[in-house]
Amino acid sequence: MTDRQQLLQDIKPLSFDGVNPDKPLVIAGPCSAESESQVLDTAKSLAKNGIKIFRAGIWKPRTKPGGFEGVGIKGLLWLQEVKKETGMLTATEVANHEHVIAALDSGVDILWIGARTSANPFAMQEIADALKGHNDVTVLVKNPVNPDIELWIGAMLRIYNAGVRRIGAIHRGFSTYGKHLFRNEPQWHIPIELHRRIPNLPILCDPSHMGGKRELIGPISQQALDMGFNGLIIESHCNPDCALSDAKQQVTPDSLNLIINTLVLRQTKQSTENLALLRQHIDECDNELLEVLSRRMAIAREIGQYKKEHNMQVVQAQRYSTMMSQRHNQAEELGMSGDFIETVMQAVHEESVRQQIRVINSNAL
Ligand SMILES: O=C(O)C(=O)C[C@]1(C(=O)O)C=C[C@@H](O)C=C1
Repeated sequence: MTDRQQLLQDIKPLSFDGVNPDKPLVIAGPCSAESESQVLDTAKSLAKNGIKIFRAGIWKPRTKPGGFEGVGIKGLLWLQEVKKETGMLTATEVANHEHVIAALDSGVDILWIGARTSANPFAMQEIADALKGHNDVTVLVKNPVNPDIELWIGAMLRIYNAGVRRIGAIHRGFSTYGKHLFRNEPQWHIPIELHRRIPNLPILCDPSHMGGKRELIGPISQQALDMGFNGLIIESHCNPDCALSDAKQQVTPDSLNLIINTLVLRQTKQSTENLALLRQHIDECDNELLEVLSRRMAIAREIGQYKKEHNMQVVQAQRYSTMMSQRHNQAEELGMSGDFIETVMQAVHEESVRQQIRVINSNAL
């Protein structure tokens, strides 16, 4: 039997007592548990707005040392308090054997595994071994930082092989080098492929980490729902601007409520859904276009610097004219109008010249 078939067989849906199975699952709470009052204030406001599952990071894997690395084990007592006072289910991130045991011992309902951990088969196996005999726990596995679907499936398979059947995937996007619109590139084709291979695997989207900024939470969540994701895990903090981690991507419980209430839930899986998928592909193409353009402008600025140092003119008529006729012909070969591409390239050239002039007029060497 292949790995895929095994995973296909008997993964259970993410159903929880008191949580409406007909609506997308929403898990919300702060990036990090910071203090008992921050945890409880946030949880109570979320519960008041109808959120049933509370998340909070206790152990925080940070990119560099020196950042806030979580409150550790004492945060688990605060999660117990959340359960007692609000009746919410609780979820936290685990990254090793010790975390799993401590979280399970203190009654955490859902464990999630972060992107850096799911990229590491040794860590995944350690977690899977710690989960043996705890078949009723729910485990959500974020995609690995790198866009490798086999690694993602492999991580879930280790959990499955430990006997856990309540497994879900979380799509949080993929790390990239440089500055981009998204903190983590969505690369939606990867969760789409995951769904194609394992149709009964619940997949949630994490718009907070994908977007990296509050404004993107709503649009990304809507896209995810339009694409048939089963739920969302969203960071919410009672005082986001003062958050000790990921402040820019957290929203207050009331803002979250507003976002959730404006999300449109699709009723049918018919032709409009197909359109949503195609629009998604258009969005992906546009994102790529923007990134390519931004790279082109960075090269133009380097040329600008060279021209400054060698006292050259910015506009090079000969090069411009050759480039335009080349692009015209290339466009025709690719089935587009040459005139259309000339219009586009005129605008691109204009911006390139503008950026070079800015470099030339700047005081930096
Ligand atoms: O090739 C150069 O010299 C550039 O500065 C690049 C570039 C371009 O954007 O393509 C910009 C200005 C010139 O008029 C010609 C071309």
